[in-house]
Amino acid sequence: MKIIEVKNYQEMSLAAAQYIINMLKNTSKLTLGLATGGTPQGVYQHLIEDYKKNGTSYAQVTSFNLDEYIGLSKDDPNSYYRYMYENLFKHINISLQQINIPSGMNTNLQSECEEYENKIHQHGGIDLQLLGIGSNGHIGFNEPGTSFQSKTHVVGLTQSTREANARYFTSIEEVPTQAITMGIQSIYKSKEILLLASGKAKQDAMVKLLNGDVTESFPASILKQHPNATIIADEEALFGVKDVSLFR
Ligand SMILES: N[C@@H]1[C@@H](O)[C@H](O)[C@@H](COP(=O)(O)O)O[C@@H]1O
Repeated sequence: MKIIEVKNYQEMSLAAAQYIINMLKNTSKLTLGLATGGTPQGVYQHLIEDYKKNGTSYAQVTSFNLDEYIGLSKDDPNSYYRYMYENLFKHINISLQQINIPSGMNTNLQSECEEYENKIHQHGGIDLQLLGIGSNGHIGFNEPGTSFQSKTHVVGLTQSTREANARYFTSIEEVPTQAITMGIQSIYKSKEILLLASGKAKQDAMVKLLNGDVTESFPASILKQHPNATIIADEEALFGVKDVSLFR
C-alpha cells in the first residue's frame, strides 16, 4: 500500500481526479468503481471541469457504485443514485446504460445482490475502485466484523454510521437502517484501489489502518495486502500516523 501525502482536501481531490483522468486517457475501456459521501465530491467536481475544458470522454466507461440505501428510490434526494446523478453523471458523457448502482428498492434483495456481483464479474471486474473510509474503518458499507470473504450483500448500519450520515437527512430517524453494499472481497478483487482520506475526522481511522493489524474488526485493513492500493490523504488525516515514510 502506497501513500501520497497532500496538503489538504483540494489537493487530494485534484490528485485523485488526475489519477482517474490519466487512466481514462490511457485505456480504451475502463470499469470504474465509484464511491459516495463527502470525500469524493471534490474529485467529481474536477472530473466535470476537466470534461468541460478538455472533453475527456467517458464513452468507454462502465461504472459500478459501492453501495445504496435500502428503501430509498432512485430519485430520493438522499439515495446514492441521485447523489451520483447530481454530482457527476448528469455533467459528463455517460449514459444511464453505462452505470450500475445496486437497487435498494428491489423486493428480492438477495437476487439483487447476486445479480450485482455477477454483473461486475461479467464486465471483467473493476479496474479502479475509488474508496472513502468510515471513522470505524468501514469501506462501502462493510461495517466492522464483516467477513473479508463477503460479496455484495445486505447490511444493517451501525449507529455511528447512521449518525455520521445523518447530516444529509432532516433527522437521524430518517437515515435508513439497512443498505446493499459490495462486499470486502468484491472490493478487494479490483485491479487497483484508490482510497481517499481528508481531515481530522479521519485521523483515528488512518492510525488504525496504517499502524494497526489486518483484522476483520477494521474492514479497510485488508487493503494493506492488496497488490495495487494507493491512499491519497492530507496532512490532517495522517496526523498521528507513525512511519508514514514506510508507505511512500
Ligand atoms: N457508504 C459511505 C462510504 O462509501 C463512505 O466512504 C464513508 C465515508 O463518508 P465521507 O466521505 O462522507 O466521510 O461513509 C459512507 O457511509
